[in-house]
Amino acid sequence: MNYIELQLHVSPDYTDILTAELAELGYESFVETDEGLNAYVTETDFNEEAVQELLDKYDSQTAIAYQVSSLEKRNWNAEWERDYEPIEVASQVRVRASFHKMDARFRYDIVINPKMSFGTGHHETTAMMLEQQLNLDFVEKAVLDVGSGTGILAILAAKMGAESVLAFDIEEWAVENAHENAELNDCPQITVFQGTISEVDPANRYHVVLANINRNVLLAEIPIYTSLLTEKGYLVVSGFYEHDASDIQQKSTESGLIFVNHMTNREWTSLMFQKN
Ligand SMILES: C[S@@+](CC[C@H](N)C(=O)[O-])C[C@H]1O[C@@H](n2cnc3c(N)ncnc32)[C@H](O)[C@@H]1O
Repeated sequence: MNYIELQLHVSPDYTDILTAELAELGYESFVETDEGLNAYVTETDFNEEAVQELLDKYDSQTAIAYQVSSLEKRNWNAEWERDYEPIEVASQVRVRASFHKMDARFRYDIVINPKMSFGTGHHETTAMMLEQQLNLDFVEKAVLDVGSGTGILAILAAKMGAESVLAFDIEEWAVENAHENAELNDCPQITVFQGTISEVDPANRYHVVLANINRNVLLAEIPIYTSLLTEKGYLVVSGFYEHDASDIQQKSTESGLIFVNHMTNREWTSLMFQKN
């Protein structure tokens, strides 16, 4: 499948908000550049009018110029090798690519070759999810990873002792990448499929559900995640802004969950709940 590269020339103050807005329009990966932001979307999901509308929204606040180019299939590994630095979470987790050397000071070494999937730990939401996971007990637990991207959250759960992790994503390339990453990290307990929550057997029960997606999907699906949790099971969510946290919290409480923890990083938020 061919991709479109959208190059935005914009102040660094606006790259986060534009990343979130473009993710809502189906853009799959983002690279911050000296000029601003490059965003990538499949040709089928590209809609120049939607881009124009989005940029018009910010026009009165900042100057934004853009350029669109069509990319033939390219070597995403080479792209990432140029841009990808390892990241560290709470002095316990280090996420690196296979071309970085391992650092034995970290308890959990995660190797992610991201290609086109979201989830290298570089995004605040992923880093917060990983940090929330460090506060949970995964030993012999069953885990569900909704919107698994690279599979990074599933991999940490597996490395922390989970017995089984079911991960899924709507995007084929994400599923392929999560498969590869699960193998690369020697995590045979991870199963990945392409699809949505509706394909998860409602009779299944999970001790932990991880969902780093977005506000709208979470609001629609939190009742389903809750029904899939074991008694005292945990739901950890992210992918939304601080100003949406109250809506997410209200939906979770209505579904029978108890609030446990709140984390914020820049304007992004992650919440943890426990089933009653
Ligand atoms: C913000 S990324 C998170 C990826 C990874 N879990 C992480 O924490 O870095 C959200 C992922 O959810 C997927 N996604 C979006 N809507 C979805 C849905 N309704 N069901 C399953 N996956 C979805 C996207 O394709 C994307 O890979």
